[in-house]
Amino acid sequence: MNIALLGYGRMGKTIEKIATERGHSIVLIVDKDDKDYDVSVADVAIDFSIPSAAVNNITNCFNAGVPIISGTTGWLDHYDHIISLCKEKKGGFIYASNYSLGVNLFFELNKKLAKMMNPIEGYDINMEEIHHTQKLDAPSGTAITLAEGIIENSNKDGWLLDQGNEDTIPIIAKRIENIPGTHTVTYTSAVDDIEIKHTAHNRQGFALGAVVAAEWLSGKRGVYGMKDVLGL
Ligand SMILES: NC(=O)C1=CN([C@@H]2O[C@H](COP(=O)(O)OP(=O)(O)OC[C@H]3O[C@@H](n4cnc5c(N)ncnc54)[C@H](OP(=O)(O)O)[C@@H]3O)[C@@H](O)[C@H]2O)C=CC1
Ligand SMILES: O=C(O)C1=N[C@H](C(=O)O)C[C@H](O)C1
Repeated sequence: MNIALLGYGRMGKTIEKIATERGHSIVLIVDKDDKDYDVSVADVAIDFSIPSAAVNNITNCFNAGVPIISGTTGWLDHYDHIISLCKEKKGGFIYASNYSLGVNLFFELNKKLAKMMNPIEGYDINMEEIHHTQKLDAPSGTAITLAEGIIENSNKDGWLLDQGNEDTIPIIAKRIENIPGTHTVTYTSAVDDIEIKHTAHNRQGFALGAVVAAEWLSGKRGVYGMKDVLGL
């Protein structure tokens, strides 16, 4: 498979290594100053760039008829527009806030736990995400997906960064050097805590998941998620 990498930072470089090990070719690398690129040379594109570049990169792929795996976080205010555009252009698209298998299992566990906890009185919920100091967005995309999973399965109706109230989930975002990504959901009562936690040890799980998603999406049209890729 011929792959275009949109974004060649920490994730782009890790994906390059894993994709090459799996027998794929990187035919295009687009970084900060590459504006007029031709993505049609690729079978599939993988975008791990920056929040302000993601929408333009995704749009370029739809216009070129190249399916795209979107890993960049922090651009979701434009998500509905991108989904409409994908349908209009008959594109192929996957966005996941986190491509690692472990986190996608964690997403399912989080939803089940939220459903079980919802009728039980006396517990407050809170969430913490910790990432490296270079991260541009807060809260993390993964924390937002976790919050959405809880909202779907409880009477909470939103989330707030670094604060909360009875109706919302507080997400505390911490930035500590060299942390690839740690997410914790805690239910606290006067007598105990129930806590689920995912700790990424490095970026390889994210990168492998993105390459597996690209293999899966290549040649397809439509909007999918990691649940489709992993059969969860
Ligand atoms: N979904 C998932 O599983 C994961 C998602 N992420 C997300 O992926 C994104 C990238 O993370 P990471 O690799 O750590 O970040 P990096 O900052 O290391 O890499 C981003 C790269 O994109 C480049 N860039 C800037 N503008 C453009 C542009 N217009 N087109 C293409 N590339 C551009 C940057 O260049 P320069 O530095 O010169 O500005 C940089 O090289 C983040 O949004 C992060 O949250 C990260 C890990 C997992
Ligand atoms: O910026 C990162 O590094 C990460 N970003 C994603 C997010 O915002 O959830 C995924 C992972 O946690 C690493």
